[in-house]
Amino acid sequence: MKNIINEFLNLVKERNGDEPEFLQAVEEVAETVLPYIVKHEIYYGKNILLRMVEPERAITFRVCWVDDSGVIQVNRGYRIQMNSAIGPYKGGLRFHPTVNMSILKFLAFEQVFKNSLTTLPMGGGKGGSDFDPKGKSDGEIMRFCHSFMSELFRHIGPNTDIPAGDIGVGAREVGFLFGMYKKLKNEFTGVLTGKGLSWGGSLIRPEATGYGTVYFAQKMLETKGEGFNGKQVVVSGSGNVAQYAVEKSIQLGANVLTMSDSSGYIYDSEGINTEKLAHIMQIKNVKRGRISDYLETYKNAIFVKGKTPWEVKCDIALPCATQNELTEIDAEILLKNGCICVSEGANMPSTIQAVHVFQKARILYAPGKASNAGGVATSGLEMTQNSLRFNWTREEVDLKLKEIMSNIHDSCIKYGKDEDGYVDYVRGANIAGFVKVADAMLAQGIV
Ligand SMILES: NC(=O)C1=CN([C@@H]2O[C@H](COP(=O)(O)OP(=O)(O)OC[C@H]3O[C@@H](n4cnc5c(N)ncnc54)[C@H](O)[C@@H]3O)[C@@H](O)[C@H]2O)C=CC1
Ligand SMILES: O=C(O)CCC(=O)C(=O)O
Repeated sequence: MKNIINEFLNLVKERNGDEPEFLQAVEEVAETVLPYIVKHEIYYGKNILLRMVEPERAITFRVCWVDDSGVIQVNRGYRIQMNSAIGPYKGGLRFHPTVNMSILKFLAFEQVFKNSLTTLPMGGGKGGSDFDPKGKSDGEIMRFCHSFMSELFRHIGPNTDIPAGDIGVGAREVGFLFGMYKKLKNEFTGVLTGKGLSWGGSLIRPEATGYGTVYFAQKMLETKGEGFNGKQVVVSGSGNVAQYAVEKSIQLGANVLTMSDSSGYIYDSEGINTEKLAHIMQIKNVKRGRISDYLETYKNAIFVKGKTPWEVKCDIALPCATQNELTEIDAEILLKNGCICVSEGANMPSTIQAVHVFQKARILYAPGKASNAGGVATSGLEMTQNSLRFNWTREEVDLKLKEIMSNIHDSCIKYGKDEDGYVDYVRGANIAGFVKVADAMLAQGIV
């Protein structure tokens, strides 16, 4: 089996050698899906995974805009339309200076499996730009978003490709993008998700990724007769996903000790409560400041510069910032400190070596494509509401989100349970996600 996996990975490396994040995402899937393909005749010998690692379409384009001092800036825009076997391309847009083909292809590839797991009819895509929103005025953000959409609009549509937010793209950016799309197409459609409530957005979409990550962790903990109440929780990030993962953890009675950004982490030994979280939301969403600003108000807390929070003793870890933020050494420290559950809010936050450490120790570990799927699932619910020209209540959407997370958990168990009862959520998520897409691809022929 090792030979088959290596042969496949070498082939993918030959074609995508300078794309480390993409190769990492493919390796993690190949390790679990290829053994399944080999055992199932309907998939074997059809190069099905090789077809899935090749984007159906990858678009790059120039984005020119004028900054506040009148200087013309040039950025690069992307949209990777990875797989449309089970529905139109769906996935977020990332605005961050590190954005490149490798990062967007890894995200688009993960998105294919994740969207399949939600059980909703959505293919996978991802896009973005190397534009850095940090320190930009609202006017600059608007001009950039308008310029970005002035090209992207011809490649997307409510039945073709439906972008949404990701790092650096929240409600403000989705608003500017939607405004330009509507002007160019003269159509009011659900072409983007994460929209504002008064113009087609869904209740609970802002909360959905963070809440879903916690709902998934709850399902995992239940299998051991455990829950969030009274547990020590360590969270990384302080953006959209982190904020609502913290909110839900607090609601369930946990004690949240940390949050972070790219400059370091804050540790509040007394716990981040609802009032403190509201303050962090103000710092991050309104003032667009640094996480260390927390210490100006909460002087008991400490700020650890340039480090990630995995050294803090906890029961549950929720990585909610970015890819590869949790290394093999971090994983070992978490285990040594007694951590029993890791539920990923971010996409691929654990290195492949860290994942192997968690699997070897047989703790409850959920890969992002399963545990953070609540965000895109609720985007799917937003699309449904747009099509119905109807809005569900907060309670209705939250209930559907919970059901979807529970179904994803069931799918992971179906395909990931070992004979001794241990659930390998990586194997479960990869195979469950693969089967639905592969079946659709086989039914549609070689296209
Ligand atoms: N927004 C969504 O609905 C979904 C987001 N995700 C993933 O969740 C993660 C966070 O995304 P959002 O919260 O939406 O973005 P955001 O832009 O709201 O927040 C990003 C967070 O990551 C931190 N961050 C960025 N680069 C970092 C670095 N190098 N080191 C440490 N922290 C860093 C930022 O300080 C911030 O706290 C990403 O991996 C994203 O792909 C996954 C599923 C859905
Ligand atoms: O809601 C969406 O379509 C995008 C969510 C996303 O980008 C993700 O799941 O990583």
